Amino acid sequence: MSDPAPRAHPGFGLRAVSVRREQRTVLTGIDVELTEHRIGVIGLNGSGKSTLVRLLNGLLLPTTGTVTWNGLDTRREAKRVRRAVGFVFQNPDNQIVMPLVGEDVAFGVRNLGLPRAEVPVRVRAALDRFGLGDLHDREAHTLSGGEKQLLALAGVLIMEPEVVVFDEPTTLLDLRNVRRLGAEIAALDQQVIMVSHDLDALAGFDRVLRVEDGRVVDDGPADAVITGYRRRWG
Ligand SMILES: Nc1ncnc2c1ncn2[C@@H]1O[C@H](COP(=O)(O)OP(=O)(O)OP(=O)(O)O)[C@@H](O)[C@H]1O
Repeated sequence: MSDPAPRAHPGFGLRAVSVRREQRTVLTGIDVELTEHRIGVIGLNGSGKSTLVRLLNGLLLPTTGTVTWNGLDTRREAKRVRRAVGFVFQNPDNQIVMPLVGEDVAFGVRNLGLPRAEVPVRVRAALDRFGLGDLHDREAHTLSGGEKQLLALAGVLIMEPEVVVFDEPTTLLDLRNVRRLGAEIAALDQQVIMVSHDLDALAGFDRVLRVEDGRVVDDGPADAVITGYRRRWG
């Protein structure tokens, strides 16, 4: 049997993008279309990976050039882009906003205009999905780092975004949860863009970009780009 047709998404367009922060150019000459189903971003510490993915939902605006999702400019259509593009931060403390676990996951969905009774049902399902069901009434700040990371992910996925951007989602996770997250990501219908130092986690991705000194220096199938990176720095 032949492979299923690769899934394409509306995707992102980055045109002539540069980012300057505090007088330094941290990204430059970025011209890419990102439409594949699962795209990884790799590179050394400080190369510009987080900066690149923060552009995708308008968390950060380019200093020059344009960033669009589905044709919507992140500068002019910030609200619509942010609603469509979920972002899972490297540090979950940046993302957890309510005192109790259940309240935190419910926070975003309360504003979606769902029938009132549906919110707790969705919250339970989102927590159960990541093995956090027993923690519903816990104070979020008492969770372990890994539990917080899964909570942050549950809080993003419950919003049913059209794209999920992950910035190093596995740094706090143990082996079992790395596997759990990998399986969740593999099963997502949404487009996934993921920054990771865990190169094994990106095997099987449709495309990988390698960033070095603020530029995309390699871009292609996961195997080839990861092999090139290992050769260069491994
Ligand atoms: N707000 C800021 N002000 C000044 N410099 C910044 C700012 N944010 C990022 N930088 C710099 O931009 C460069 C790229 O940072 P970025 O976080 O994108 O790297 P990264 O590839 O994600 O690194 P890591 O793998 O260590 O997470 C770094 O040199 C960083 O110090």
